[in-house]
Parts: sequence; C-alpha cells; structure tokens
Amino acid sequence: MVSQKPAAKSQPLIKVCGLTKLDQIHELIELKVDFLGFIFYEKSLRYVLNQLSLKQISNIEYPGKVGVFVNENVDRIIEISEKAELNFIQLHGDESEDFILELRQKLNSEVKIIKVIRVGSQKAEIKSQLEKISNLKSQISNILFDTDSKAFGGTGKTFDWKILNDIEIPVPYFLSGGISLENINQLSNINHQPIALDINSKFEIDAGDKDLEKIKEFINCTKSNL
Ligand SMILES: O=C(O)c1ccccc1N[C@@H]1O[C@H](COP(=O)(O)O)[C@@H](O)[C@H]1O
Repeated sequence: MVSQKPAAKSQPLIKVCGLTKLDQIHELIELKVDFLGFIFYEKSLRYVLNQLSLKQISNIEYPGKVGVFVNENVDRIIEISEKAELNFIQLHGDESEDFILELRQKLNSEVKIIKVIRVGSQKAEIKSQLEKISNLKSQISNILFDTDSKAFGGTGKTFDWKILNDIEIPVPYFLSGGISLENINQLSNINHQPIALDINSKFEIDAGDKDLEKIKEFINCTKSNL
C-alpha cells in the first residue's frame, strides 16, 4: 500500500498520467515524479500502445509505473502487466468486486491495485461504492477519485472536492479530474488530504504530449504552497 499520509503537513505524491513519449518520461523521472501513468484503453486519445510498445515500457526502470485499464478482461491485464513490468494497475471502469478478487488472485502479489471511483453529484452513490470497496481493503492499495463521465476519464473536468469531506475513505486516496495550476489552491478545502495528486489533460500541449514546463510549475507549487 502507498502508506497513509501522516497528520503533519507533507507534500502529496505526484502522478503524471497519459504518457506516450519516451523523452518526456525520462524527463519526468529526472523530476522525480512518483508515478508514471500509461493508458491501456483503446478508445482514449492517450492510448499508449499507439506510440510505445510493451517492451519499451518494460525498459523504463521505475518503481511507479501505473497501467490504466477500463473494463478490460483479467487475462489481458495480467499479460500487459507482465510484459510492460507495471507496478500498479488502475481500474478506471465499472469493475466488480468479483473482478477485483479474481485479478488480485492472478496478479503478481508485488503489483498493487488502485480502484477508481468516478464521482458524480450524488454523495449516496459514492458512499455505496466505498462500502463495497471497504470489503476489499486488503485487495487494493488505494482509491482514486475522478470525475464521472461517459469517456471514463481524461476529460479535464473537476468534481466538487468538498463532497469528500463527510465521507469515510478506507484507504489512502489519489485525487484526480481536471487538476490544474488554477484550481490546486482549492485543495485546502478538503479535510482528509489525498496521498497523491494525479495530473493529466490540464498539463498537455496535445493529447499525450505533456507540457513539461507546466508540470515543473505544478511540482514547485505543491512543494511550496500545499
Ligand atoms: O486520459 C484518458 O484519456 C483516460 C481515458 C479513460 C480513462 C482514464 C483516463 N485518464 C485518467 O483520467 C484521470 C483524470 O484526467 P484529467 O486530469 O481529468 O484529464 C486521470 O486519473 C487519468 O488517469
């Protein structure tokens, strides 16, 4: 598990998602971002296998390689995870509890699972999803909250972060969904702080082509302001 953030104020970990270019990936490693996100969802504009092979991804030696999957079948996730040597599997679709149990059983025990909860406007809906996940606490390392959408993710849209305030979150969580330089100061409105911030489309020149200067600004901002 990516461990629970201590009570004392500390910097959130950073995940940069939707990577497709090796030079940018190496620069992000130099910048010591904590997680590198690769999207294995064919319908995404950031579908990594259009740009990089599994071998190229496996050659990236880094302990924070996250594969993002949307309603993919278990065997394909295992195959990609092994060939690309992933460290985390992010389940961004409507994967059931049984699915997660099966994946956990078949997946290398070193590889962690992050389950995404897509947040709409209904607090009751989030609570019910979290209740289901509470039963799987030992199977997943983290939750990731993203804004609900038909595209599943990568929309650049935020949800009302305050909705998390009176919800009990059973494992350390990642915050995502339209995080940008403009809205990051609103993070202080959340009572129970995320362990990690996941940035994506607000830090791009084009889909999958990251704006490294903006990312550097964001990293500096998280170091000084949060
Ligand atoms: O980025 C995508 O294209 C994508 C497609 C399908 C599922 C997830 C996707 N990305 C994830 O979406 C969130 C938020 O991204 P954004 O900041 O709103 O652009 C992030 O966790 C990505 O992993």
